[in-house]
Order: sequence, then structure tokens, then C-alpha cells
Amino acid sequence: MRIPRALTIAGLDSGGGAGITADLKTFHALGVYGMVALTAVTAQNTLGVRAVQEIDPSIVETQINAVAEDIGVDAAKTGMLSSSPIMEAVARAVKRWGFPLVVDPVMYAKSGDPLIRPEAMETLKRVIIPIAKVVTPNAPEASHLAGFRVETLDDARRAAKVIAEELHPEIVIVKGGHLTGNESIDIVYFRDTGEYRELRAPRIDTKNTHGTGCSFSAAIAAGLARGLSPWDAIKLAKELITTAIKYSLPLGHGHGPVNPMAWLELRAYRADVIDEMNKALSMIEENADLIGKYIPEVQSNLGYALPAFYARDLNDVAAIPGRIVRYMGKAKPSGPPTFGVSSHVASYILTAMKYDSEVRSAMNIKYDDRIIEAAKELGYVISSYDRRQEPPEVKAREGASIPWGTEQAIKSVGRVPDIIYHLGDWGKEPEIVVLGKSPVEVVSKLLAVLRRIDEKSRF
Ligand SMILES: Cc1ncc(COP(=O)(O)OP(=O)(O)O)c(N)n1
Ligand SMILES: Cc1nc(C(=O)O)sc1CCOP(=O)(O)O
Repeated sequence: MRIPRALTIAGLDSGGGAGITADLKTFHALGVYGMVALTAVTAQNTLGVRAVQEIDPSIVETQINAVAEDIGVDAAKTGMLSSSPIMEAVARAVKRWGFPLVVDPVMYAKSGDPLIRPEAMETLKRVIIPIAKVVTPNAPEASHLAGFRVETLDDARRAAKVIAEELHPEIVIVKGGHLTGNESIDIVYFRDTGEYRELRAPRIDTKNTHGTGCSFSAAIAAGLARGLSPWDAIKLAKELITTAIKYSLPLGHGHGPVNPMAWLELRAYRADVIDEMNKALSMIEENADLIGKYIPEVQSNLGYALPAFYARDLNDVAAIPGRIVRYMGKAKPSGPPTFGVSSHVASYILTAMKYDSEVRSAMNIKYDDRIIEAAKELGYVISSYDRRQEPPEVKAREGASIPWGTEQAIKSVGRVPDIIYHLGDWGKEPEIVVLGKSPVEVVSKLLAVLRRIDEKSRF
């Protein structure tokens, strides 16, 4: 088995959002073993850079040689290279080992503080960019490298070609993050063929973009280390960075960090949610006769949301496609748990999570007075709302009824209850919704109530 290995040759951001920490998170999120040649220590946070201590160029070079000689480097990236001697040391080591290099031509931190000495600008152009397989300037960096202001997509196209032809990297990506428009469009230019390609993603409205350039270039290096073609590595990096920005972290008082670990965490949490749903479905199947009696006309669903930070909309709630139906008197899930297939139950969950982020699961069942009575006897917190009281403006808004009703029920008991019910309205069947922290907890609560009803009916 080959373990892909990538090296970041970059600075430390004490705030953890950019530099080597962003790079290592990105490498590991993409399944690549990460190594470091540190070029500078910055005393930095989300507001700015307070101090910089450069690392001795010979130590930078020795770090690269040490890891390349022993562990091996499949691809590398550079970030903050602040002086000409550091750049020359890096170029010597890169040429010695011959691994593919992604260059993020870091010039300023997001805060506007400079991260490169003015005298080193020329060395960046003359010594570092020519040995790059891929160079990833943002619009201000592209302006410096191309020698004219980059403000539009047309400017970005022209700049990419000029940088490729004059400074000789194989591929130039002029990133669209600093441009305007409701899409973030990156221009990719291939020097050998003269071909242009574009990468598009919806622009995400957030100020928490510290470390974007670092994570993007690290992701390209990780893709190359994994053996992807440059174009596939670039596409992967665009997907990763879009996710990292979407789930960026509101930390500090300035530009909070992007979140490359979201790439990994989302996958892990999705798998956890499906596992927990399957455990609860087994409980339903083991008690299919009992639960079957309480499946309503509209049928039931059981939902479970991702943890609160990741639960943004209905697509972040897993439920049963085709619902849990009554078949020959028994409760039967129609399919495997899947994200984005519930609107009704998922809407209860997402609303409840606004009040208590731990309550991530719910199941709807048929209304029955005996359920409410047994739940009271078991000490459950029960609340209700009256669908007939729903304001016309709420009724008129698609998808607003359940959030409205759930909020009414929560507010009337001052917390998210175990059970919410309503007695119906014109064309709306009465229903009971059981809520809990996990689907196993929800089904356990439901079974406790149904067993109590059963016991009582025998005496
Ligand atoms: C140590 C260090 N390296 C690089 C940067 C640049 O990161 P950032 O400010 O997020 O800018 P973008 O590269 O994302 O445009 C830094 N601040 N610190
Ligand atoms: C109880 C209930 N009411 C519905 C309505 O449309 O009013 S659908 C429904 C069953 C569950 O739906 P889902 O699969 O969207 O969670």
C-alpha cells in the first residue's frame, strides 16, 4: 500500500487558521500524510500579524532535505516565503528532489499585513514561480505578478496567460475570491496548450475566509500526492475549499478561519447518522406489530440530523425515503435511511434544534389519547399547538407551518418537549411527534409509551 506524502514549505500562523496548520489539516482531510518545512513564525490572530520571525534559510533547506531523504515527498506546496535567501534555499531543495510544486504566492495576510519583504518580490518571480507546476495567485497577487490591475474575469484571463508566459509555471490559477459576482470563478490556464478552463462555485457570504489560499493550494498538492492529474487535483481542491468556506468558523474578532476538516467531519458524521438510524430501524422492525398500530394515514417518518454546526437545511437530515408504512398491520421502513428525503419530520427537528441543539431526532405517529395519557404517566414533557390558530401569513408561506407550530409548542413549556401533538385542522390529520437526542432514544421513548398502553389494556 502506498501512503501519499505531501510537504508544506510555509509559515506558522499562531491563530491556527492559515499557514502550516491549515495545510496539515487539508492534507490529512484528503488522506495524505503531511510534513512541514517551517519558513517563519508569525504572531498572528484573526485581526492581523503582530510579529514575524524568519527561520534561517539553511534550516529551511535542511528540513526539506531531511524529510525528502527519509520519508519521501510526492508533492509539495509553498506558502509564506518572506525573503530572497529563503526562496533560494527552497528552490535549491525543490530542484534537488524534483517533486511537483504548488506555489501559493503569499504576499499579504487577509488582514492586509505584508508577509513578504519588498525586495523578495522579484525573487518570487525569478526563482520560485518558474519551478512551479501550479501557481495560485488571488486577484491582488495576480496584479503584482502580471503588472496590471486584475479586477474583472477578463483581467484574470489576461493575467493568467501573462504569468504563464513570462514566469513559466505549467499551470496558473487566478482565483476569483477577491472578484465580485454571485459565483466565485477561478481561471485556470495551461501554458503548454494555451487552454483556459474555469472552476465555478456559488459565492458564500462570510467574512471568515482566513486561510483560504493556504488550504486551496495544500489541497492541490494533496491531490497531486495522491496521483491525480493536475486538473483533477484542482477540481478536488475547489470542492474542498468551497466546503471549508461554507463551514468556516466564527472565531476571533476579525476574519475567522476556514474549516478544511469539514470535508472529513461531514463524511464521518453522515456515516454516524446512518448507523444510528439503522439501529433504530432494527428496533422498529423488532416491534413492528406494536408500532404498526400507530402509523397514521400519511405514514410515519423517523429523522436524524447532523450535529448542529452541520445541520443547515432539510438535506442535512436523514430519514426514510417512502416513509415507514403500515404493511399487513406491521410498521415497515420503505427504504434505507437517506439524507434529504423528509420535509415534515425534518422540519420539526431543525426547528427544535434552534432551541436545543442536542435534540436531533423525531418520529411522527398517529394521534391517540392513550399515548398522551401514558406519556404523562411516564413523566414525559408534553406540549401541543393548535393548527387552527396558524396565522394566515404563516399558512401562505411554503414550509412555514411546522416551524411555527413547533415554536408554539416549545415556547408554551419553555423547552423542547419529549412529545409535541396537534389535533389537526381542515384536511390535516391530528398527529403526535416524539423527539429525542437520537433515533434510538426516540424509538425507546415511543416503545415505552406503547408498552404502557398495552399493559394497561390487559388489566
Ligand atoms: C503564516 C501565514 N501564511 C499565509 C498566510 C496567508 O493566508 P490568508 O491571510 O488567509 O490569505 P489567503 O492566502 O487565504 O488569501 C498567513 N496569513 N499566514
Ligand atoms: C405527518 C405528515 N404530514 C405530512 C404533510 O404533508 O402534512 S407528511 C407526513 C409524514 C412524514 O413526512 P416526511 O416524510 O416529509 O417527514
